[in-house]
Amino acid sequence: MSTKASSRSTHVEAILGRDLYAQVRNVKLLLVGAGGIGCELLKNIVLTGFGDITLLDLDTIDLSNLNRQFLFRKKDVKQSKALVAARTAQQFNPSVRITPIHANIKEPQFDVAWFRQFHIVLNALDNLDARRHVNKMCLAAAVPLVESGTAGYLGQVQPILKDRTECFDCMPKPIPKTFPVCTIRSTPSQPIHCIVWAKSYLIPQLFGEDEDGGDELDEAEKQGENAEKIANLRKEAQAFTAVRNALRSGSHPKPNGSTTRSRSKKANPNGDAAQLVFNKVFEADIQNLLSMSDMWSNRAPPVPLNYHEILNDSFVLPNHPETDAATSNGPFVPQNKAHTNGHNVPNASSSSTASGSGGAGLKDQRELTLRENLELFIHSTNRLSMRLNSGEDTISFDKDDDDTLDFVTAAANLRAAAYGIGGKSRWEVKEMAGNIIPAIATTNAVISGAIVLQALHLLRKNYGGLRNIHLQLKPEVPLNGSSVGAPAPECGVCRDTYVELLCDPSRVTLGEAIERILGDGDDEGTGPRDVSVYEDKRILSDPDFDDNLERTLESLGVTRGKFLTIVDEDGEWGNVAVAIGVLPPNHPPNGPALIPPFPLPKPPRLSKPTPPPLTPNTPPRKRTASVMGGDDDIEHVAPPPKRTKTGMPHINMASPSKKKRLEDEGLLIVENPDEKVDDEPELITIDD
Ligand SMILES: Nc1ncnc2c1ncn2[C@@H]1O[C@H](COP(=O)(O)OP(=O)(O)OP(=O)(O)O)[C@@H](O)[C@H]1O
Ligand SMILES: [Zn+2]
Repeated sequence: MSTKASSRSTHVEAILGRDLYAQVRNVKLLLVGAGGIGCELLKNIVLTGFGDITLLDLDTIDLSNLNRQFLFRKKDVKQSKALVAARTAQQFNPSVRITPIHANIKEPQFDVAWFRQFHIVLNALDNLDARRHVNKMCLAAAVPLVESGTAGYLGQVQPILKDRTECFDCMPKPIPKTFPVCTIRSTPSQPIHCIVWAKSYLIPQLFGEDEDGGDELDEAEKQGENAEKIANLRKEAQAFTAVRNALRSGSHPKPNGSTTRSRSKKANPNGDAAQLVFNKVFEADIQNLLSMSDMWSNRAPPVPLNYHEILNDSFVLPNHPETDAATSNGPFVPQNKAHTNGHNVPNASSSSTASGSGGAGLKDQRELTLRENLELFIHSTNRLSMRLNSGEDTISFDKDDDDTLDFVTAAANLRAAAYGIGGKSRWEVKEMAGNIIPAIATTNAVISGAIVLQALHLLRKNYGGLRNIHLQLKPEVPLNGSSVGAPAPECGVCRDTYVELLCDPSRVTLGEAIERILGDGDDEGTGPRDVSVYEDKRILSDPDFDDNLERTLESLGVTRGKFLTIVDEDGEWGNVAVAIGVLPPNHPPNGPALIPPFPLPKPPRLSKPTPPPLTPNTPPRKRTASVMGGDDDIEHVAPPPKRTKTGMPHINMASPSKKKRLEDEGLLIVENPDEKVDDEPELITIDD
């Protein structure tokens, strides 16, 4: 060993002790994620001397990562995170082996057999879906996992060991905070409502996939839904189709109905298409809402905006008398600002550009006037229109896409003005629409240190030393370690009995697979019995539904890396989770199409046969504050009820496909503005 290498290891060996250090040198470790926590953690494990590290990340480096992901430099932007992180960290300790993989951990080649090669897995992810996936793979492969997450100043580390500790899914994660759709659609009362409207409703309507919902409406009409409501929805859909077409064709109908053809492929610089959109959503739609007078008996009515009057500074917001300069050039935001600041920014826009370069402070952090917002709306609509005309099929919101961010900023602020709500700067809109909680390098550093300590406990099998670590905003106990809980008896993930089925899914039927896994003996828990079979949340068969039993696994989408879950129909035996793997390389081509698990799975007898066990992936209890969800948390959804045909959509303010999309965005669908929601709807997660 060279002097340099020995001096590098002297201290760590002294700290860990010779035996543990030797063990660490021989460990094969998987690190999933090379972002904020991942970079910090990779540095730690390389310097601790972990001998063989596989680092996996699907992403490339973004400029915005550089402030905290210190293994990356500006020249690395757009390159693979895993590759660059491995290359940089390798220099810290050439004696460790780092294998970078640029891929999604959910890809089929990373099956249970692949996971089994590792002694320990460390998660440094940012989303619930990938975390749940790795949790399940580690349980199936019986590999210990250290899970972690940070959000601002908060952080969490959870060691997970099958049959000893609770798993990531033993407690469900908090559901993202939601708003009733009616609030978003017609009665916004806070800036965030307008931002969500612009981001999740207007952008998809104008720039997303065409979903005119015509078929759904026809069907609903046949089913006898309220004809007037349907006629209104149809009218609305047609109006949107007209503006969508204008944005796409480069041919922009004039508001009076005649059509102009733009000379080049460029969107019309006069903003005809932008004006059409504006007139629809900020004038006609609002006028339409005003005509429903009963909506406004208890709340202040909105004010339709006028395009030309705003542009020529003659527009007055009549419902905001407290700002006498409530014209287009006064701050359109009377509400909170008028009370807190008490002063206007006179004519801030008179010489400024649409991007708001005038005024005090950083340009992104300044609130725009009403006219500036309209100018920004026109410019950004034109830019987006131009992109559609140059071949982009659809455009969706991305906080790092300036065109969509400008559009959301302007549209949200215009809507806020119409409803007498305070506006937001582009900076604030980015934070709120991007659902950004600032990432703090120090939090990642503290959490990464704690991950290594938990990993060392797991390696030494010092299970008494395992702790769930919380970094919290309590000055007296900033870092708290609590004892780890036992697996939740009713957990739909870690209480399953895991086995592996090596097979060629194109040659094995579902029926054959189930038969071979249950076996024909009559041992406790084995043998033929009534079962339902799921793949994730899809039900594939049950005792009354055997249509799929003759189909191949491949035709059912049950392939490498996926799981079948076998649920005892009488609730007498625990679930069996079957990981699908490939046949070994030396398997003869004409050999059997499957190798059943050996020994056959023997799920535990359940103490109480009723109620039946939870269906797969349906964890039972509520987790309190957790930072491990990430920004795309999803609600746990139980498998669909057995073979019930999806009923006809109940016509609400949104068509079913839109409803689904809005629900995916974390919005709660309620029937009408006055409907009470059980859980008082709250804001989406914003750190402010
Ligand atoms: N399914 C997945 N497979 C592989 N890597 C994943 C998967 N899901 C997320 N990741 C990676 O996990 C890392 C999480 O890091 P982090 O939370 O710092 O996010 P980020 O994308 O780097 O930063 P930000 O979201 O703040 O811009 C990211 O690098 C991301 O690419
Ligand atoms: Zn569990």
